[in-house]
Amino acid sequence: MTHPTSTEIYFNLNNGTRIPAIGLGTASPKDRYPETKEAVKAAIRAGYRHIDTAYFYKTEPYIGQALKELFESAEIKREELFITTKVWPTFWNNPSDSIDQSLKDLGIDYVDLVLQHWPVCFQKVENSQGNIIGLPRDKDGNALFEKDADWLFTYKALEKIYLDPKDNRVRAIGVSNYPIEYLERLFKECKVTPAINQVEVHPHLPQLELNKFCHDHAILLTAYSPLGSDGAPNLKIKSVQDLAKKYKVEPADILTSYHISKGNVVLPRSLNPKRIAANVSFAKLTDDDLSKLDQVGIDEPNRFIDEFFTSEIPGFTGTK
Ligand SMILES: NC(=O)C1=CN([C@@H]2O[C@H](COP(=O)(O)OP(=O)(O)OC[C@H]3O[C@@H](n4cnc5c(N)ncnc54)[C@H](O)[C@@H]3O)[C@@H](O)[C@H]2O)C=CC1
Ligand SMILES: O=C1O[C@H](CO)[C@@H](O)[C@@H]1O
Repeated sequence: MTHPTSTEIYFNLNNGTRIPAIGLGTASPKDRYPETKEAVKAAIRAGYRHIDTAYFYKTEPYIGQALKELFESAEIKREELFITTKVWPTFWNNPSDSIDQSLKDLGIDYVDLVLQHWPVCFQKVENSQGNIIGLPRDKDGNALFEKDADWLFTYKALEKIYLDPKDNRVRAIGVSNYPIEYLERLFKECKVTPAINQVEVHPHLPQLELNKFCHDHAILLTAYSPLGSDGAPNLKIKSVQDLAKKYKVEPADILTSYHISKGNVVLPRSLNPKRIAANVSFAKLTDDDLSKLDQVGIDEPNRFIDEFFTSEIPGFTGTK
């Protein structure tokens, strides 16, 4: 059974730009940040043209080193790549500074997409070295939110940057971890429809209502943690394994094809060059295949990423 690779599939964003269906996730474990450089090079060489990163991951300097080498050796041109970064809630009221830091670390002068990473606002607290603490907590370990701050302020600020004809730093803007309720408020108060809503989606969390809402409003979903995050627990799902046998691909390819077959973007993470290269077989799943995978989450819902600061966001509990 022949399959195109998922690296050959692109989708159209609502602003007329195109996004590669599969991107490399770069939220590397903190003790392995430097390995992200070779992972990005392996991904580009395996045909990936989309890198998903964020100020918060602290891997952007290593991605920047990889890009510098690939550009200098003419293995790839900047315009052939789609690079996404995200603004962390410590920069809720000045995303411009976050974008500048990411561009500096990545060594590029624009990003194809910038997302508001989480719809929350953190206080800006520095550690003894004068660095901003990414996850500020009070003495009881609770998240230090900025009192009376508005989570939509960040998106409104991104909108200003995007609409400014003199500012060429971002080609598209979007959100992440927005539930339907938050998108509904955004539509009432903002002019630019987000190009993307990046959220956790996989068979244990099919997000069917959010997926329909987003597609009905010309927003593409980007699926994060498609494999179930650390340790890839979703590989063990029986219907994933059955479909892998049916289509003669790996279970990881079923987990990525699940999204691409729905017209959504997907971001598998790996630091292993062999796995990175292997994660790109595509199987066009039928509606019946997709329903079987959706049923896993209807029967056994499980959200793997539910940080201590998320309990105020509808759909999250802040317990994982
Ligand atoms: N916007 C947001 O709030 C979030 C965005 N993300 C983005 O999504 C990306 C992917 O999500 P993650 O949670 O990082 O993890 P993931 O769901 O991609 O799983 C990564 C795990 O799968 C393993 N793996 C990868 N390929 C494999 C294979 N072929 N066989 C066996 N194991 C394999 C990796 O070693 C790693 O342990 C992130 O790196 C990041 O870029 C992730 C979490 C939150
Ligand atoms: O993007 C992100 O990745 C981590 C978990 O991997 C999460 O806190 C953040 O949203």
